[in-house]
Amino acid sequence: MSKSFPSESAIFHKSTSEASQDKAASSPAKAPRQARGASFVELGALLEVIEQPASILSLDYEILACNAAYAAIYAEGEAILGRRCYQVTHGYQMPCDQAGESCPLKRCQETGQRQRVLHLHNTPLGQEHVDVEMNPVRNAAGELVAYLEIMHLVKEARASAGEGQGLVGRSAAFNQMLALIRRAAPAEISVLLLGESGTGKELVARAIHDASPRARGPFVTVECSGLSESLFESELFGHERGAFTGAIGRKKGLVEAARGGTLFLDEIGEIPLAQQVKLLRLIETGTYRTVGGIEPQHADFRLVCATHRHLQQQVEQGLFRQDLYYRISAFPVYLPRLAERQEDLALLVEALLKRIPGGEGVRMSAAALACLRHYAFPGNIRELRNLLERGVLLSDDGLIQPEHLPDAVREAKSGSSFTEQGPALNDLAQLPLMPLEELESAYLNAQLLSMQGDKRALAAALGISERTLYRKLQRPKN
Ligand SMILES: Nc1ncnc2c1ncn2[C@@H]1O[C@H](COP(=O)(O)OP(=O)(O)OP(=O)(O)O)[C@@H](O)[C@H]1O
Repeated sequence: MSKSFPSESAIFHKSTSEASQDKAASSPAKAPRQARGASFVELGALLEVIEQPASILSLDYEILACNAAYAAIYAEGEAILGRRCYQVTHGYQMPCDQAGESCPLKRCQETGQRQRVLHLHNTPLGQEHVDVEMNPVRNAAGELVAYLEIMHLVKEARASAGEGQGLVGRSAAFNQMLALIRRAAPAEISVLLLGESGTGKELVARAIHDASPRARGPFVTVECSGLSESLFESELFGHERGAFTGAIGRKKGLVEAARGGTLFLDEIGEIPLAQQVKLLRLIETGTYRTVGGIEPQHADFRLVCATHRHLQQQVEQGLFRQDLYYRISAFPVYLPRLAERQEDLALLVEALLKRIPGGEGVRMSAAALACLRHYAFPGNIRELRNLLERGVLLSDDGLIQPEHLPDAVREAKSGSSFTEQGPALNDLAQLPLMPLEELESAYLNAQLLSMQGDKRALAAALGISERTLYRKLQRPKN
């Protein structure tokens, strides 16, 4: 299929019903053109004032008009007016809610309010995250007549293994987290990232910074677990010359370094109680004093904190100040463990291999991937990355095999039973007896829905080729 940019006539063609409307309105004497009587073709031109891809949808999901940015992403050289939005953006044959996804149009219809939903859309770059904004459009009588849909392309994360170093993921658990990040990033609110080691807290903190109005400012990480009591103040607030023995010059603190940007306090749960009060004062007053300094200094940063600890429990045990906890946890975001993101495993492997020196062009065999699926990954994505680095060095022919994986990972597979990881055998026994081909086809279609129709990812997860998957899916139903 051609990926060339569609011609204007292809984008802005008229549907038959509109053509007759246009005919009636074509004589200015008979039907003066007013905004209310404007054809959807003119609406298409009006949509050009919106920078993002935008379209007007009928109450019945039909694309009535769109701007060039929308066509550039979704048309792929074909006319799209008159088609249904779910066909164009997802390749579905049914509305998103019937395909197991939340449908912003449906929600907009039910609530009468603007809706925003994170979806995975087919784009020229493959499947990508899109923040869909659906606005109700009403006539003079207040009746809902259409929808204005605006697509905010998500830059904070990728749903396919492309270039770059950012967040990658597409599983439900990841998408939930991403939706929260998108909500929090543009505001100044303090975000608290809660997640085990290696779940990507630093990467998420950076994504929040990059999507915030402070993106042009600095992003400063403070590794709180590495700060001794004596270092805490001078590192954070800086010191004046002669403030203590060895302070031979003035030193800028990390708070000053973060001016106009984001201050990321990693492992905030490790800060001793005595230092917590100093941090609290900084956050509450927005001012601080350098060590040995007299004048209060104004701080200007957006705060993002992270911890792998259960901070509320630490508060109950008297190890963490309650007032500080409330200050930093205005917007908590939970980062899922890798084990909760099984669907992302194949995608992460592909993306991380591209980021590892020497990993470009290396692949993982289906058998090795099956081993990973049985492993719990206590070290989460960092452990996966380390394991891939090792695999790249051990494999000679560009294919990582089970023997290139650490023993613990290989043993997880041989030691586990189907009931541990998959559905319980008892549950399977509840299924009605049916021909094996039908069972296979029902299973594949259900998995395909849960993976938002991504056949490539499903084939990789099943360890079969895409062609084989197509064949199995296309098996005639009788
Ligand atoms: N969603 C993701 N997509 C791609 N890479 C990721 C993702 N999440 C984490 N990583 C990678 O995993 C590694 C660990 O991530 P990171 O350092 O952000 O985790 P962390 O939670 O801050 O760990 P710790 O608590 O131990 O400091 C990094 O190499 C990072 O690039």
